[in-house]
Amino acid sequence: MRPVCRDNSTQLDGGDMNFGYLGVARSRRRLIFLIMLTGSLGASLYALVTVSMCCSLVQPAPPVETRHLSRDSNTKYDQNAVLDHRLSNSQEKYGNDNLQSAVFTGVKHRFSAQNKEDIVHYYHSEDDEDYRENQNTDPSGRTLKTTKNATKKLPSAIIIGVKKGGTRALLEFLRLHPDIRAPGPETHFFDRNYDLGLEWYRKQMPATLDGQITMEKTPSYFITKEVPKRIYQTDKDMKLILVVRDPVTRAISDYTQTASKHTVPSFENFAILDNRTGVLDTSWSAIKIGVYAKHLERWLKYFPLHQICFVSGERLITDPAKELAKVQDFLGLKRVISDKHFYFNTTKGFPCLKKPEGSGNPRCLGKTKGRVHPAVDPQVLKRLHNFYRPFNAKFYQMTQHDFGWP
Ligand SMILES: Nc1ncnc2c1ncn2[C@@H]1O[C@H](COP(=O)(O)OS(=O)(=O)O)[C@@H](OP(=O)(O)O)[C@H]1O
Repeated sequence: MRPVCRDNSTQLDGGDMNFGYLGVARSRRRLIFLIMLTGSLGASLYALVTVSMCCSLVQPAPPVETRHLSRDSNTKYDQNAVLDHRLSNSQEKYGNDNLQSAVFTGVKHRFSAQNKEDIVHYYHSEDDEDYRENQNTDPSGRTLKTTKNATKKLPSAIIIGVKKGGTRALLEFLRLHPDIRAPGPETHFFDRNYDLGLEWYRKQMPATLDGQITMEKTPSYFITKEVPKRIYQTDKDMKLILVVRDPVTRAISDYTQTASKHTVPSFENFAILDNRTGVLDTSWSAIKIGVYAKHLERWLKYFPLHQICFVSGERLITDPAKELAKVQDFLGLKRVISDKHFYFNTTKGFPCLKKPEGSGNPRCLGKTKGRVHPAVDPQVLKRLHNFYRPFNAKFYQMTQHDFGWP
């Protein structure tokens, strides 16, 4: 039986939502019903939009990034603590404009598009400290020795993105599994280092025993045009894992990272092309990366949907064990990583790894993960949400999964 990556709670009815190339048959009756439904929905929507525009009834979406956290009281992991912390954290973050001006004393002149890209592309992926601190131990505290029978192998699974989605957290959590081995650094083989050849790539991997899975993570793969074909040509059976997060929060996270290294103009300055009209600069890479449906289309030309496991970046925070169960199933592994490995660290505001029995320390990701985001003008947030909404809807259809972003 083919291993699956499935989360039934938010599964969409594929029959109604699929695109043609996903190849799901539709019955005629269903089609007629759909047309009628779409018609009446469309009419209601039109009426609503008209009324909203005339009477300014549409309120800006509250700038709280965690409105869609699930509260599943059955899990041992304390999601209420997550929710409470992140809501109060959001109030702190978004309720205090002084915080923004204190941290982001940005240059006031407009940057050209070219400069903006230079600034945002300055960094590769800056999560080095999370593996540097732990180079000689895996997350469960075991010392990493090269065993006699272990050999370096090419990966059979890759976390392909998305940048700032939670890729480091996922990899560090997966490394708890005794049957998973992964290099700490991002190899960037399929985008920047392809010319170095497969032997170079293999050498970047840790040695594994038979039956162990080699994997790596390089979040820029997801958006790099050449990568799907290159991976396909290397191994058409490669298992792909994609962590996605509300594209608006993702863009702010991306910006926050840049702003932590440089004095830059405000997020709004980058995001808005024309202050008078409020038109978004959709050519800004921080915005472009979040158009997941477009990037995914390229991958689906080479890989069937069932070969890609979609992980919710939000759920990875609110219920890490559940997302990890899904990925372990997808990789065909026994479910070893569970609730008992995590605790919610209220200071950091994120799940961290518990102290393993015997040795090791409790461990949170480093300070480059889980940064405080700047307050963003609610009008700009609203524009961004509106911009992404149709792309998100398309992404939900393509993946047959509703991620619940506003
Ligand atoms: N457990 C845990 N601890 C800390 N941070 C966590 C965790 N789970 C998910 N996240 C979110 O991961 C975001 C960083 O994403 P990535 O690791 O993909 O970033 S990178 O592209 O590799 O730089 C990071 O984004 P920011 O909050 O903007 O810093 C976090 O929101």
